[in-house]
Amino acid sequence: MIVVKVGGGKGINYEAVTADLAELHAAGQKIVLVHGGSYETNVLSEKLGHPPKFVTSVSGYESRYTDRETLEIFEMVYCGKVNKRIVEMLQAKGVNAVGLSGIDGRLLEGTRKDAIKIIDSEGRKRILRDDFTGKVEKVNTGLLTLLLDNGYLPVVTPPAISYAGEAINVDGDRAAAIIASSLGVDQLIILSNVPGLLRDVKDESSLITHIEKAFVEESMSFAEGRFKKKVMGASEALQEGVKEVIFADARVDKPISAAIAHNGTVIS
Ligand SMILES: Nc1ncnc2c1ncn2[C@@H]1O[C@H](COP(=O)(O)OP(=O)(O)OP(=O)(O)O)[C@@H](O)[C@H]1O
Repeated sequence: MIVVKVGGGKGINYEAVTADLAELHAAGQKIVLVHGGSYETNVLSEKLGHPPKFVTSVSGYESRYTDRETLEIFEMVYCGKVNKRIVEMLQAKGVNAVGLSGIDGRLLEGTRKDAIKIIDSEGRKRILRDDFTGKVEKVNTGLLTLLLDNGYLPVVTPPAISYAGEAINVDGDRAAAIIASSLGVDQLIILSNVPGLLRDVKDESSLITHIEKAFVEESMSFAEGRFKKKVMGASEALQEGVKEVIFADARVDKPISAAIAHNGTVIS
């Protein structure tokens, strides 16, 4: 069994991702797909007159500021447009895919942060209280195995659900990490619109091909912006027993098979 996260950045080749998934599924591989939708959410937010805002926490992590209106736009894109497009593409290739958000069946459960401390554009510390964000702490693995054991391919997307029953925006990479460790899989594959972790984000030939598990935290220094969450997710997955995390390119042909064959950044 493998867990694959496909990003929602610009340039992702969903046709190639779903074709590869269909082949692996037909060969008997059990797969959980987790996806993002950040780029399309930015586009729709602009169209609806509620432009996206990103905040940087005091510890240096960037995230989408998610007030109630943003959460609704986020759901339109993640649970609507992107999730259904992926499910449709898989169905067209003969895979019985089931789209689920973290709210459905309390698939991804966690705590909503009651306040987040951010640094504003003038460098001042501020506290945000109307943010619907949090972190996944529990996975309903029973629901996933029910589907997997019956031949379905779960296509999972944020938001998650808080213990109080509110939808919360959570990071997709870290959600994929906890899904992978909760299911006890050996490999977590994180695909995005870059070949893997780059030494220099502007130079695609500066790919780091292997990182020792013990040095994953150090490799954080190369990651900028939201890629930091991928490294954090990788670190969490490895700590919780996943043997290998691979950051790889979702713009190429057979992106998952290429990642399984170690094209990308392998952390082990
Ligand atoms: N050192 C780095 N190596 C590679 N990419 C990096 C690095 N630092 C920052 N990035 C950026 O991270 C981006 C990928 O992360 P991003 O969160 O946008 O993708 P995603 O996972 O596809 O999105 P989503 O949140 O929708 O799942 C790349 O497009 C790149 O610009």
